[in-house]
Amino acid sequence: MAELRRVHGSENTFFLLDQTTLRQKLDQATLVALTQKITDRRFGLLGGADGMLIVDDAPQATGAMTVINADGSLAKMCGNGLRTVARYLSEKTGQQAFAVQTAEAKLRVRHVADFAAGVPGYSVEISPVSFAAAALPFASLNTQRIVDQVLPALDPALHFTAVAVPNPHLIAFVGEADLAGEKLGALGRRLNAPNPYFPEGVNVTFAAIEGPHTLFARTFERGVGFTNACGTGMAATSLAFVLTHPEAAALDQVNTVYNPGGVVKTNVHGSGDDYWIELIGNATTTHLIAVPEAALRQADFAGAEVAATGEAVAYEAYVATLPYRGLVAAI
Ligand SMILES: N[C@H](CCC[C@H](N)C(=O)O)C(=O)O
Repeated sequence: MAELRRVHGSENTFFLLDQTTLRQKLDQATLVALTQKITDRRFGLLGGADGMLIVDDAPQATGAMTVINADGSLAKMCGNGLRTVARYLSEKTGQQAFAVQTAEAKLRVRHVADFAAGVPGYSVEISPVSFAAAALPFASLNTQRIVDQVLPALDPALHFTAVAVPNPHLIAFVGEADLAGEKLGALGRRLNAPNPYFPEGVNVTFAAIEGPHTLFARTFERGVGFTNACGTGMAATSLAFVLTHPEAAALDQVNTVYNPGGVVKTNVHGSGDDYWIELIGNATTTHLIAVPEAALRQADFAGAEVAATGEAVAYEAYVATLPYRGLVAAI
């Protein structure tokens, strides 16, 4: 039998599959087809998910993580997902602090204090960071770097920041009307369809500044659409916050970032364009799933054995205590 987990970070949900537990590993084409089917919000397993996290061996790290979005596109990084992979590998190996190999970097992860009873906490490194147009990529915007800049081709008034961490993010600080309104979805759909500005798509985050070191972030994700939270998006937004709002945020200070699915802490480190961000948040396992390996290969879950862990109840009890709940409805 093959075993999968349904996991989440701030209710950004994924199915996690450890290739090293299979008799025969799945090739990328099979993994992409499996992702598109298992995550489908109508016909997928357990109401679907935002993507898949594929764990495998790594020559110079405790493990490797590959990220596949719900639409089957590969992603360079996933901050919420990396926390759940860090927990999986920590429980598998007994290590509390180690490295995980991702598409472009070996990233440090560590087990930290629980956020609440039954809500495990993990901290992950978000890097490398680049503002270069070629890193996202973006084009046709008459600039090679976008920091706190109006882009009339995209919107007449918003000030945008674009940064790769290393997946691509476009960020704007907005009022609560735009945070919950239609503008984010319209811009997200436009920049993730064929367009001259972000040819490979981009994760778009609108954030409201709720106070010193405090944000509420909402993201339309490349390859997914709206999610309850985007870990790399909240990390990138925290960097933009420090760079563009020095009256409210600073390097090496803890930020609190609320989102429709819960909350994370971030801390921006570095200087002179050599930055990295700590992303600290929950790593929740909601279900354990067992399925014959042949059925897994066919993305056939009719005979799957599914067991709830009970952690969803603990998580919901925790987030019910948070401020800003309902500011933007969870998906
Ligand atoms: N949709 C993203 C990948 C998932 C990122 C997000 N779920 C996170 O937690 O960072 C992309 O294609 O770049």
